[in-house]
Amino acid sequence: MNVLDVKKLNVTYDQKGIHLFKQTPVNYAVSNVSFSIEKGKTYGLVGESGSGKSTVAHSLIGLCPIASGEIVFNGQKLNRTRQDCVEINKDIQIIFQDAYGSLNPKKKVIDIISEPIVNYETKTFDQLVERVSELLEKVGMRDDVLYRYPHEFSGGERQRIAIARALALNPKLIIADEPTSSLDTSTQARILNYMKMIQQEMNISYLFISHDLSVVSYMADHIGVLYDGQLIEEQSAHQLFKSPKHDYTKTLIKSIPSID
Ligand SMILES: Nc1ncnc2c1ncn2[C@@H]1O[C@H](COP(=O)(O)OP(=O)(O)OP(=O)(O)O)[C@@H](O)[C@H]1O
Repeated sequence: MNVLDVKKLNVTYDQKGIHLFKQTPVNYAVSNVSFSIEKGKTYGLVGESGSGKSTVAHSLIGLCPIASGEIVFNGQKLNRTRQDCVEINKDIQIIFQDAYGSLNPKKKVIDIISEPIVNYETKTFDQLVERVSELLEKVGMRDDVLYRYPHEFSGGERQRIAIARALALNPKLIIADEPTSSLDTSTQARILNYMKMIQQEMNISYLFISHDLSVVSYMADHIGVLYDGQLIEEQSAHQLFKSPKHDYTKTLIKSIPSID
């Protein structure tokens, strides 16, 4: 069963950077992109800077309008109405590269992580503390950080807080847009391992986006290669390395030091 089906997605911008709705496209940021993500699996989207990765991510959560195409979430076509957005905001969460930018610097960890819970559920303060502590535990953090502010943490710890917040509403799909790109290698590995453990425990699906094929291949069951707004190749992670079809994919594979 697929948690997400993206069908012939087109996103365009005009010369001023305004999204176009069903008008003559001036500039395709994403062109005819189709892919699916199975429940509990990871789909990796890899591509160089400007290939359209973030545009795909943003269009899925309603941050950027689509010119044409279909997004089907859990078997239901998203019509992108206000009601749709309320529903998908609960089930689809996003983690950005810049955790510092996505965490409110004026709020304590407990308020940051409990914010989505408070928006959807009625809980006492004690219940919130318990829930937030549980979420922190999933990313290897203790409840002694509850009353600290984002600037008091390292980049890796901030990203773990962002992941804990993304998990708060038991989402079905997490979009991770370059989640470890600004972190050093060992911190990156730690975060990726937490994400894998969380996936096993909660049966969450991931759309894992990165310019780095080695990171994507570590995480993903299936990989799509995005080039100049088009999905030029898509295969299981194993098969992609065994028999890449496109020259660009071959170049990406060759650029990974340990493989070749
Ligand atoms: N607001 C905008 N206005 C105009 N063009 C845009 C806008 N946002 C993105 N684009 C263009 O759309 C294309 C895809 O950009 P996008 O940010 O999705 O790529 P990306 O693969 O995520 O790149 P990066 O890894 O550098 O973030 C690029 O050509 C970019 O210049």
